[in-house]
Formats: sequence, C-alpha cells, structure tokens
Amino acid sequence: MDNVHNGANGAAAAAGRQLPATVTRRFEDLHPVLRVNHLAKRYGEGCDYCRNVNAPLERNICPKCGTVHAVRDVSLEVHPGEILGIVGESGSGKSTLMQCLYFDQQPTSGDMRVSAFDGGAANCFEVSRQQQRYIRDRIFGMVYQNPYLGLRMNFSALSNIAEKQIAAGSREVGQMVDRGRELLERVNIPVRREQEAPRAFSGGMQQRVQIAKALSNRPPLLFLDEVTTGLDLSVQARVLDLILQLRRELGVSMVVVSHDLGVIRLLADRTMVMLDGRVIEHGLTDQVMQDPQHPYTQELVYSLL
Ligand SMILES: Nc1ncnc2c1ncn2[C@@H]1O[C@H](COP(=O)(O)OP(=O)(O)OP(=O)(O)O)[C@@H](O)[C@H]1O
Repeated sequence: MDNVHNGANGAAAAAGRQLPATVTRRFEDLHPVLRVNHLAKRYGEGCDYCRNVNAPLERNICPKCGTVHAVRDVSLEVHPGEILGIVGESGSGKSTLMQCLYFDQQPTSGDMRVSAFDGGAANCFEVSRQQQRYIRDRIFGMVYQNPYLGLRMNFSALSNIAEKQIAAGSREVGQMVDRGRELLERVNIPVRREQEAPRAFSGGMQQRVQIAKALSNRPPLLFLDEVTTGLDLSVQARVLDLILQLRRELGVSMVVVSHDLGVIRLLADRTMVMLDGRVIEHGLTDQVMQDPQHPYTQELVYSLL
C-alpha cells in the first residue's frame, strides 16, 4: 500500500502546527511539466495471476511465471522548478523508470503527458519515434550515472555540447560555440579545456560536461540518474551544489534518482520511495524524513542518523 503524506500539512498537522500557505501552495498550484500515470515495465509475458496489479509477488518476480515486474503501477507529477527525488535500493526499479521516461526503454503500459509537447494532450509513450526524439532533443535533458552513456569520450567537450544543440535544430556554428562556452563556464570547466575530450577529465568533470550538454537545449525538464555515485565525497558535494545552483538560476525542473537518501534529502522538494518496483511512500521530502511511514523508509531514514 502506498504511503502518501497527504498534502504539505499532513505531518505538520500531526505535530500540531500548520505550514505557511506559501509552502503548501508552492508547486501544487502550478500546471505539471510532466505527468505519468500507471507506468509499468515488465520483463516477460506475465500471466493471468501477475497481470493483476495487486497480486503479491516474490519481491518483483511473479511466483507463477517468473516474469520480472521492474516497475509496477507508478504515477508521478513534476511541477515547474521542482526537484522530484526517487530513492530506493538496487533493483527497486528506479533506473528502469527513468529509462522509460527518457524513451531508452519501452514501457509495458502507462501514459506520460509533457506540458511542452502538444499542450500535454498526447500520451508520449504512444507518439511516433520521431516525435519521441523531438521530445528527447528539445524538452528533456539526461545525465546518466555512467558518463560513457551520455558523452562521446573522444570528442571535445565543446563538440559534445554542440551535438545536443544540433539535435535540437541549431545550425549556427558561432552561436553554438558561444553557448557551449557559456555552459562550460557555468559548470566550472575552464574554457581553456574546451577542446579536450572528456576521457581526459576526472569523473566529476565528466559529470559536469554531461550536465552542460543536457542543459544546452534549455530543457524545462532534466533527468539525473545516480549522478554522484562513485565520486569522491568532495567532488560529490560540488556536483550537488551545482545542481541546486542550476535549479535556482534556471528554474529547470528535475527528476533525480539515487540509492542514497542523503543525496535525495539535499536535493529534492518531494520524494518517492521505491521498493520492488513499486512506490511505497511519497510526499514532501521534509515530511518523509521527519515522519517515515513504511518500515523500509524508516530503515533508510534511521540509517542517516
Ligand atoms: N533486461 C532485463 N531483463 C530482466 N530483468 C531486468 C532487466 N533489466 C532490469 N531488470 C530487473 O528489473 C529490476 C529493476 O532494475 P533497475 O536497474 O531499474 O533497478 P535500480 O533500482 O535502478 O537498481 P540499480 O541502481 O542497481 O540499477 C531488477 O530486478 C532487475 O534485475
């Protein structure tokens, strides 16, 4: 059963206080940038038993037919300027969810509406591949955990950024170079290194080039998948600071996936907790942290203390 922190005032009311109206109304009043309903991704055909969304599974595996239900009945919204955090242990389905949203994977069922595409009327999982490429190139940005997935390691940093701009329709070389330099500066990569290939960069720098590339088409929505995993703590802190700064300055909405609740606590306005393919708890990050409902979330929160 999904543990919902009902509105921003749920935990506050339980604690005998009301949050100011500005806090409760901050994102909810805005038309969502992204809305996903009942998304599912399974590996295997499924059977009469496990196609029932409420059928108990062995973790995420059907006990009758062995189908893996990587993501099960997930719904979410992201509002303008908001950071939505998705946290869960390895195998909980968070990367699969992100890959479905970015069209790297075809979901089994569900629908996705994007306000910047067709005014949010079309189910983006059902539009043509060409239209999905348009959404990827012009409306979304993606930063992968593994920079090898997001960058061409042998192209220069500047060419990597230009690649995304070209995909989004830019043709004017001078403008692309200026934009690339502006972005490199923004993510704190010295412009004198613009001609170097990312393979010569440290892990933190590679992630920052990926962020610059993802931002190059000025997307309203950025996906970040475990962007700080594997980085040294001090490098991690710099990347996290950069993400917050970009949200502050550009107002870009983000979906951030991490197994690390510390990262999610720092970045996310709202948090969804996933376990075995399902969302088991969601709400304002402060509420989830202060008053976790599900035993798994409680374990995660207490491990931070
Ligand atoms: N191609 C596949 N075939 C079968 N099962 C798969 C496939 N890809 C992923 N899975 C399963 O789907 C489930 C969710 O995997 P996913 O990678 O989304 O989890 P995750 O929470 O992102 O974990 P991690 O951070 O380790 O990647 C896991 O049980 C995984 O084994």
